[in-house]
This record gives sequence, structure tokens and C-alpha cells, in this order.
Amino acid sequence: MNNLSIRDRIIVALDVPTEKEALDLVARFEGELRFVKVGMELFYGAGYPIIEKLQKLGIKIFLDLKLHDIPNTVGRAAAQLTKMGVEMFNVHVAGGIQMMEEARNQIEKNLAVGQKRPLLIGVTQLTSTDEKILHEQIGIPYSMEAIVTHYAKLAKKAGLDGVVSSPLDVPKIKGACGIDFLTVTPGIRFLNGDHHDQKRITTPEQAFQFGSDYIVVGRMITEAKEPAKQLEEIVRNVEKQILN
Ligand SMILES: O=c1ccn([C@@H]2O[C@H](COP(=O)(O)O)[C@@H](O)[C@H]2O)c(=O)[nH]1
Repeated sequence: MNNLSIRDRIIVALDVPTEKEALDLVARFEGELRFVKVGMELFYGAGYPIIEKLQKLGIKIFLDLKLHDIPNTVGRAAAQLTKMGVEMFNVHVAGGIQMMEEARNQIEKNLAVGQKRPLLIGVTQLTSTDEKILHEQIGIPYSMEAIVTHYAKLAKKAGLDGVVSSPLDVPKIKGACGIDFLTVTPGIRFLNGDHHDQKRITTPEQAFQFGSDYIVVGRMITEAKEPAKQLEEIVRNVEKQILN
């Protein structure tokens, strides 16, 4: 994908409700955190100031608000998010091509002079869902592989930079959309650890083996006794595996 180091490709999910808790958590990494995810909980709790504060610390931000509404509304929201100068944000592919294109167009229209364009990423099928949920609850009769690949192709057609998916989906997505189409993958767990609400999971090592460009890791790191040590261990193990 690019020549970023493994550390630069690990996005730590700051799933906490307040600015103080987020900044306290970041401080525990003593400058070793490169990329974080600000999701609904933190953004709704702390608002735009947390984005500015993290940026001042030199940390890249994936603003994971998963926009999903009519094209006009999503386009207008995308215009506002573009002005925040984050590295990436996302929309649900299920909103359709027109909705995704509107987001993409509004990004272009609202870039400040010299501003790097935020990456626009489409959410495929949540990693907390499996085929049983897809069939019995959501009412989609296709296989997980078919629906995720279909969503990825739609996102590419609409001009998005990549998709959020399980690492398990990455080989199919890269096969269908090309190696440069980005994959941002949550659902990262140790084999014997707690899977919580996640259904389609892999270890960090497997995720990079499958070709994930970025992994998103939350509780496995943030709920560890020593989050910084946990991050270091993940980086070390993935690098060791790549060298072998
Ligand atoms: O399909 C998706 C889309 C987004 N997420 C987000 O990633 C993190 C994962 O956190 P963990 O604690 O490692 O489970 C979380 O912020 C989700 O909102 C996802 O898990 N799956």
C-alpha cells in the first residue's frame, strides 16, 4: 500500500466519553501513538475541541461517525467534517452511490488551500455481524463474502478511497477492487482473549497477513493494564512475523 511503518498503521480506538479521559489515555502512550479513532462516543461527548487537541499533539485522526442519510444531508455533513482537517472519515456504503458521491464531491469543494484531502472510507458490513445475523435479522440473503465484495465495489465506483471491513474480507476486496484500494480493519483480537461483541475477528498478525492497510484496535489495547506495552507488543510481533 505505502511505506508506512506498522506502528503508523495501527489506529487505536479512543472509545471513552470525555476529553479528559481521552487525553489521559493518550498520555499513557508517551508520544508513541500515531493514529487514533475518534468515534461517536467521544465526538458526541467532547465535540470538536478534542479533534483540535489531538491534532496539536501531532496525532492523526480517523473520525469514525459512519454517516448514513440522504445524499444532501451526508454531503453537507461531509463538508463540515472536511473543515476539521482529519486524516480520514467514513460513510455507510449501504446509503448508496449517490450518497457516497455527494460526500466525495463536498470534500473536494470544501478543501482549504493546501489542505491534504481527507480519505473517504465506506463501511461495508459491521464486524459485529456474521452471516446468521445478516440472513435472520437484517434480511440480506447473500453470503457475507458476496455482500462485502459488492459493497466494496460500490464504494470504489463512487470514488471512495477504501472500505472498513473485517480483515477476513481483505483478500476478496483487494482482488475485486485492486491492491491500492484501502482496507481499514477493526475486529482485532488475541485468539484466546475476550471477543466482546465482535464476530468476524483475526489477530493483528493475521490482519496484516491478509493485507489490511490499517488495523483499528480498541479494547484489546485500551483496557490492558499497560496500554503502551500492549501496543508495543503488537508492533513487535507483527514486525517479527513480517521479517520471517
Ligand atoms: O465494522 C466495524 C466498524 C467499526 N468498528 C469500530 O472499531 C472499534 C473496535 O473496537 P474494539 O474495542 O477493538 O472492538 C470500535 O471503535 C468500533 O466502533 C468496528 O468494530 N467494526
